[in-house]
Parts: sequence; structure tokens; C-alpha cells
Amino acid sequence: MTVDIPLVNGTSQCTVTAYSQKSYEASVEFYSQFLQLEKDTSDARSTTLRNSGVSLQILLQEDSTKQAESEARFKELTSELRTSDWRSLVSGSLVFKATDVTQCKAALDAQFDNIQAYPTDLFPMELYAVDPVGNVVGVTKTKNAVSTMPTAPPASKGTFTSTVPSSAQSSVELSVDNDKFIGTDASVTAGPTADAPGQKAVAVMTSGGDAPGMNPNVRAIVRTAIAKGCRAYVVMEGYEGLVRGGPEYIKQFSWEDVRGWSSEGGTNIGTARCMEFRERAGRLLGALHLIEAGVDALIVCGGDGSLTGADLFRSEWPSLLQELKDTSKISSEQFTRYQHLNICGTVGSIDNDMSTTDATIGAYSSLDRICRAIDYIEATANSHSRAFVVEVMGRNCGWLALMAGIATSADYILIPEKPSSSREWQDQMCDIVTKHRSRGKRTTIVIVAEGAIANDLTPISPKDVHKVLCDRLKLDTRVTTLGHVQRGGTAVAFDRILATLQGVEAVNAVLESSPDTPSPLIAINENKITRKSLVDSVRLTKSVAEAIHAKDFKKAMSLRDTEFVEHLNNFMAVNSADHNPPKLPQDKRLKIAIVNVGAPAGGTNSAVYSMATYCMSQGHRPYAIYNGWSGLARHESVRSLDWKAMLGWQSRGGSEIGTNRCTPEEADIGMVAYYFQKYKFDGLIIVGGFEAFVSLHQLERARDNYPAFRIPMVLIPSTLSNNVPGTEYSLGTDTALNALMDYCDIIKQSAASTRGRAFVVDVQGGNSGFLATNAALAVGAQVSYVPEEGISLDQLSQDIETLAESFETAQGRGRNGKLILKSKNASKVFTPEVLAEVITSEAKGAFNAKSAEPGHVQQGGLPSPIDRTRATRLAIKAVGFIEDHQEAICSARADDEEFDPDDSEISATAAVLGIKGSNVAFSSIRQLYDFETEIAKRMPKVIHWESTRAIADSLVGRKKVDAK
Ligand SMILES: Nc1ncnc2c1ncn2[C@@H]1O[C@H](COP(=O)(O)OP(=O)(O)OP(=O)(O)O)[C@@H](O)[C@H]1O
Ligand SMILES: O=P(O)(O)OC[C@H]1O[C@](O)(CO)[C@@H](O)[C@@H]1O
Ligand SMILES: [Mg+2]
Repeated sequence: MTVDIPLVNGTSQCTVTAYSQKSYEASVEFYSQFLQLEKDTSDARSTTLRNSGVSLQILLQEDSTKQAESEARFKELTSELRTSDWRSLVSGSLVFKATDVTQCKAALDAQFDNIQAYPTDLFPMELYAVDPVGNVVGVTKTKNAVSTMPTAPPASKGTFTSTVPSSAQSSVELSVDNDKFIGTDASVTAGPTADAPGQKAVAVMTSGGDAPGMNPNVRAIVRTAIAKGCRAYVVMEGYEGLVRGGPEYIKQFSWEDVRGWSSEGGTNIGTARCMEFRERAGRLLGALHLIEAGVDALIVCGGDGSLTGADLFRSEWPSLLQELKDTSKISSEQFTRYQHLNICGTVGSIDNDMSTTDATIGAYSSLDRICRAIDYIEATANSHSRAFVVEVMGRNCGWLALMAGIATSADYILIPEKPSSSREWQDQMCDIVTKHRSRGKRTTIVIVAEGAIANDLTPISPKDVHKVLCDRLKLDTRVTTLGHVQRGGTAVAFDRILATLQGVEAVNAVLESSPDTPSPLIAINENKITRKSLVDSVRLTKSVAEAIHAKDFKKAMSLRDTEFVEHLNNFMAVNSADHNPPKLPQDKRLKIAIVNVGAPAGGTNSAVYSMATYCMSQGHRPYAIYNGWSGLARHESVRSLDWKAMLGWQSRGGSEIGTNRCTPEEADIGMVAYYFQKYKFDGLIIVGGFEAFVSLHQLERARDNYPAFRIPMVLIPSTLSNNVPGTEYSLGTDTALNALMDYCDIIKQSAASTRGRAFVVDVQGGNSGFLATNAALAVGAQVSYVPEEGISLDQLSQDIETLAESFETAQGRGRNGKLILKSKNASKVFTPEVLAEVITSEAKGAFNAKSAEPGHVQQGGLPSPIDRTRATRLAIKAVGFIEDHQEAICSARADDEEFDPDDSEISATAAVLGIKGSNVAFSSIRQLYDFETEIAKRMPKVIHWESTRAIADSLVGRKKVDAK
């Protein structure tokens, strides 16, 4: 028979299991004999088995055709096995949990000798010995069969593993003598599956300053490694642990050891700044201890320093190994086996100073702490009309200061990347502050990065800034140093998700690595997790520092990622608003309207504020259409935006210019066109969700009839549902995720304290499962139900079973509160209350469930820093789009004869501004609406977060019975 193998990208390892009638019968016979023997108390071998503390679990793969028969037979054989264990009889593994592994192994070997009926060549069996915490510590052989895990059992019979080339589909020919196939199963994994004695061991360490998100990173690495058949280790206390070595510092971890870590701040495995590792002697000890522990791959989560250390360790490895062999510290076998150091970096640091990645794990959490603090300070500064100098962390990097400056619309920032002479920065700061004050601003906020310097490399301290503000501007000034508050607390949703996805990717990377593969660093570019070369990233990062040191600031800036430079330019433009002469000449200045459509979402005000202030700096006139299309059609609600009236909008939640779900057609598109004509708008920015998407479509289609709409129009997606076609990110999703995550953390804590309690949380998001999926990943929810999948009875019953198992395993441990996230539209029948009742009743007293409804709390309070800063970036890009597309549409604007809405250049002037993978891109509304949207469902056709669901499920051990 031919088996089709679904493939993932690149070269993959594929395991095909073919079930034959003979193997089925053989397996039934095998189990039958085994279990009878185990129960036979008169048999000495059976006693040995029991004395070794063995308990048997049978993990079986599915074969629906034989399920009923298998289940009946197994029920007969054993009453104590749970239903999940006998789903099918046809193929699978036996897991022996034994406290005395040697005794257990001996007893098992003896058992297999006795089981004559078992045709191991036909049906190779995976047999593990597992220690009390679930780690595989040994493998027993089956009679006549392979003595290792069946990596290469007889080809074309039973199970085999092979490398298959990348293509859409691949076929494998299988045959079994005198037998009939009754089913097949193919699973593809990226990378080699670990084999037992040669089973891989993956270790993770955290190093440098701690960063929120390190714990979720460790959790993801440990669990992914285990799920992929490896042993997982943690190195305690960073490089210090490597240098010290031994089981106290290099510990094997089980699945349960990292339970609940996604919601914990800091790093539970400790971190350090280790001087010894900077010396070769320290690294030599590190190498020895890794080899002694049998570690094959090391994943380092740390900042630029830690990864520089990792890179050095990698480059020195051959000589370290040679020295260890020459001094007889390691054997020849060890020398051969550990030839290649398999190392990988996940960047964890609040500083965000590593080149090639947009964000480091922890940076956005730290930014969150900073913005909250500045939001608080703003209130007291306003009361006293005071100036505040706020010092933020960032030893050699101004990312935190810059992003906080944008997110809180601070007056001035001082960062190491763009130093000027003492005179210059003082004059510039005083000029801006004076202008802001003279226009009625009562507060002054100056943010100073810890590493801020003047162009002669002398440090600029908060004290220096304080002195200037007091002496030159006579402002009542205070200094606030935020200190380690910035590194404290739990990670924000972005960092938890980033850390988790990068952890999974890091394990994939080390398992796929070969001696020829360059050591990877796991990065993120826009919305895409990427692999970069560790050596190149370290080299580039170093060159920025070197350029600063050499006072070549231009070069330093050019080596910085383009997004940093873009943010800096944006900050300066938004900050100067209309206080300086406009940048553009008179004939290029435009009238640009902005409107909010749909439900409020975090970042909407930031987008309006940034668009308006940036317009002012360019010389454009920004207008707000208040209360959406109905406000315009009914009340001519158009007002030009004024700088002072908008103060504070950058950090405010809700929608200051009002919003509603009405589309132009519902409001009266003729009236909308009339007012567009009256105000002579040259461009339109819509901020909103799916209704905004439909609005843009309606206006674009109406261009034929209404010349007033023949202007560039752009939509900035903004909705917590994140269901706008053309983007993977909408403003407001991050704020909503954080609001939901905080809510979930609180009820999870309550569930954990109550013991045996699960909560079913009702999640918003329309027909989109984005929020539920990502929140599940961020809080480690046991289950998430989404509209894309619905809720089947089979899945529900499987989930209840898994919950029961999970409660049982977690018994007596902390952190065992369980969450089930249910998107409102996942099922109309299973409301959270009904689900909670069904689960409670099915749990038969083992545990219980309650429902919880966060409701509109999910829209969030203050917008998150991510939503604020992205709003600024997207708003400025949107204004740029309107500037750039004037020519394309203006010539055809007045002339009905010439105007062709179907012309691709014309249709491209109405677009959605989105983040797609690693790019920020404009997509024409025509293309999106006609080809990429499921209009009735209000969803894009392609769901970009599908792979996240699989990861969320696998990290909590959820079993899917009805996966598509
Ligand atoms: N050049 C190097 N050679 C060897 N080891 C290094 C090197 N640089 C750093 N390390 C190791 O990495 C550890 C952490 O480095 P560092 O203190 O620079 O923090 P980091 O990883 O940059 O994190 P963060 O900046 O976020 O605190 C050091 O204490 C040292 O053990
Ligand atoms: O906690 P420590 O060791 O004093 O380090 C503080 C430094 O760590 C960081 O938080 C991260 O590198 C820097 O911004 C700061 O200068
Ligand atoms: Mg650093």
C-alpha cells in the first residue's frame, strides 16, 4: 500500500506506522499475556516487578477501525486502566514507571523472554523505564527485536523513521508479507527524533540581568524538549552553574517542574553575572561539566553579554575539548561524541540591545513598568505644574528611553545612540520645553537612559538634566530613578508569547542542527519568529558599541536596526508638532481627515494623536470626524485638531473622537461624500476593525459616483478581535491580551488556592479565536475553544479526561489552577455556565468548574505601550501613504471621463496598512475584499495564528481528537 506523508518545510523526519491485521492480533496477544503475568502473584518475576514499584501505562495510537473491539478487549483485561489508555490497541508504547529501574529492567527482560507470541519484527514496541517524576531513564528491549528505540526497524514493515525531502506531498510504499493493512499513521517532525540510549539532552540557562519572560522561555524549552523525546536539563545560576557543574547546578527537569511558570516573573532557575566564565579556565570547566552531564545542546537565554559569551564558547569548543582529552578529563568516546557544541541563543534582556532582532524577551515588560510609572508621575506633575527627570535602565542602549518617550509623549529624551554636545542638548531641550510650556502644557517629562552620553562620551546624569531645568527654565523639578522596578513583576503578554514561541523554535533549531549549521539566535522581525546567525548577530551588536566608543555616531545609528531609527525620527516629529516651521512647502500641504469606526480598542487615541501631530510637523491640517460616519452624516461633526486639546491622548484608553459601528452606507454615503467635498479632504485615515474595513471598501467602490472619495484612503486596523484581512496585528489586540491575561492570572490563582478548581473564561473576539488562542498561550490555559474549531462532544470529553489526569498528576503541588478559555462564538450551546456544569458533573467529584466573564474589561484600560508605539508608527506611515499617493489619484480626480476606478494604480490608493510576517505592508482593499475575505464570517480566509494553537495545546499536553 502507498502512504502519503504530509510534509512540513525543509527536510523532515517522518515516522510512518502501518497497522496490519497480524500486528493487531499480535499486540492483543502480547498485552493479554503481559497483564496476566503481571497479575499472577505466584510468579516470582511478577513480584520483582511489583517490588520495583512499576506501574504500567499503555500509550496507544489511534486506529478507529479497531477501536471498539480494542476497548472491549482491554476492559476485559484490566479494569484499572483509564479510557485514554485503550483508545486503540494497534500500535504504541508501553511506559513503565519504576522507582528501581535496574530491578524493573531485569523483570521486564524476563517477562519478554516468556512471551512467545509476540512477533517483535512485525510490531516493534517502544519500552521505556521512567523514574518517579516521569523522566525516561532507560529502555528495555523486546525479544528478538532492536535493543534501542525503533529508529530503523525492518523497512516497509511496521514503524520506521526516515528523512524525506521537502515537497508538498511524499509517498512511501509499504508491504507486509501475507498480511493486510488496516490503517496507517504518519507523523512528521522537523528534525531527527531522539533515540533512547542516544536520546538527546537539551539544557537551558538564563544569564545576565533577569528579564520578565525568562520563565516562560524555560518552560517552553523544557516541555518542547520532553515532548520531542529528549531529556531536559536546566543550568542553575547562569554561567556560574556551568562553571560549578554537578547535579546541583545542572539538573534534569520534568514536565511538572515548570508548571505555572508562564505567569511568573524573574527567572526561577537563577541568573548571574559570572566573572569566571569570561576567562578560558572558567569556560574549560563549563565544557567539562556539560559533557559530564551528558548535555548535547545548550540554549542560552540572555542579553548581548551572555550571547557574546555563548559565541566565544562555541568558537573555542574544539580547543577546550582537545585540552580536556589531553588532560584525561574526558574519554575518547566523550571526545568523539561531543565534537560539536550545539548552542543556540534566545535573547532575554530588558535592554533590547541585540542586533538582528526587533525585540528581546523582557523589553516590553520593562517598557510597561516604565510607562505605568510615567503615567502616574504625569498626574502629580500636572497638579504641581512640575518637571520630572525620569531615569530608565539601558546601560548602552536607549531603546527603553525612546519607546517610553513615544508612549508617554515625553518632552525630551537623552539616549546613548544620538549624543550631541552639552551645549546642543541643553539648548534643544530648553527650546522644546519652553515651547510646550508657552502653549499651555503644565507638565514636563524628560527621560534619561542610564547610559546617556554627550558626544565627548561623558555621561549625562539625571542630576545634570535637573540642574539645567532648574537653572535655565526655573522649573520646579524632581528626579525619579525607576531602578529595578523595571525588571520586576510578571511578563506582559507579548513577552510570554515571544518567550514561548522562541523556546519552541530554539529546541527545533538545536534538534535540526548539524556540525555544518551555524549556531542560531532566535529572533523576531515584526510578527515573525526567525533564526539568525549567532556569530553575525554578536558581531553586529559589538560593532554598534565600538562605533559609539569611537564617537562615530552616524555609523552606530546606521548599524542599528531601521525600526530604531524610524522610531527616533517619529519621536522628534510628533514632539515638535506645529512648534517649528513645517517641513513641506505650501503646495504639498494637505487636509487629512481621521475617523474611528467600530468598538474602542487600545491605541486608537494614540493613532489620532500621532497622526495629527505628525501632520502638523509636515504642514498638513489634520481633521477629526467625530462619532464615526453617522456623526458626520447627521451632525457634520468635523473639527480640525488642536495640539493643546490633544495633550494626554497618546496614553489614554477609549476613543476621544468617538466611535461607532455604522458604515458610510448605513449612515448615508451621499451625505458623507457631500462633507468630504465641502472640506476638500486630500486624504483619509480610518482607524477601526471589520466595520472600518467594510467602510473602506464602500468608499472605494463609491469613487465612481462621488469624486470626493478620489483621494488616498488608508485603514489602520484596530480591534481586539484581530480579524481584519491584510494584517496579522490590529491595534488594541495587545491591550486586550494583557487585560485578559491579567484577569486570567487572578482567577487562576484563586483556582489554585481552592484546589481541584477549573474556571471556564468567556472570551471576546467575534468569530476570531485569536484572543483566546494567544491568551491561552500566555497563561498556560489547559484548553481553548475557538470559533474556527467549535466544540465537539468528543473533544470535550477528551479535555475532561485530560483535565482529570492533570489534576491527578498535580496533586499536592502548587500552581495547579486550571483555565479553559472559550471564545463566545465557539459554541452557542456550550455557554461558559453550561460548560462548567458539564465538566463538574463529568468530573464526578474529582474536581469542579466555575464560569467567569471578563466581558468588556477585555477592551482594556490604558493602552499598552506596544499599542501606543505601534499606533504612532502606523499613523505616520499612513500619512506617508497619503502624501505618496496624491499624484496617482489627483490627476484623475476631477475628470469623470478619465477616472477609472479599476486601474490598478488608482485602486492601490485605497489600502489596509498591515503587519504581514516580517513586513509592514499596504494591501489594496479591492484585493483583500474580493479575494482574501470571508465576508459572512467577518474573517480573513487565511488564519495566521493556526500554528500558535498547536503550540499552546502541546505545551499543556492537550490531546486533540478532532484536529482538522
Ligand atoms: N565577552 C565575554 N566572554 C565571556 N563571557 C561573557 C562575555 N560577556 C559576557 N559574558 C558572560 O555573560 C554574563 C552576562 O553578561 P552581561 O552582564 O553583559 O549581561 P547580558 O547578558 O548582556 O544581560 P543584560 O545586559 O540584560 O543584563 C557575564 O557575567 C559573563 O559571564
Ligand atoms: O541588576 P544589575 O546587575 O545591577 O544590572 C543593572 C543593569 O542591568 C540591566 O537592567 C540589563 O542589562 C541594565 O539596563 C542595567 O544597567
Ligand atoms: Mg547586556
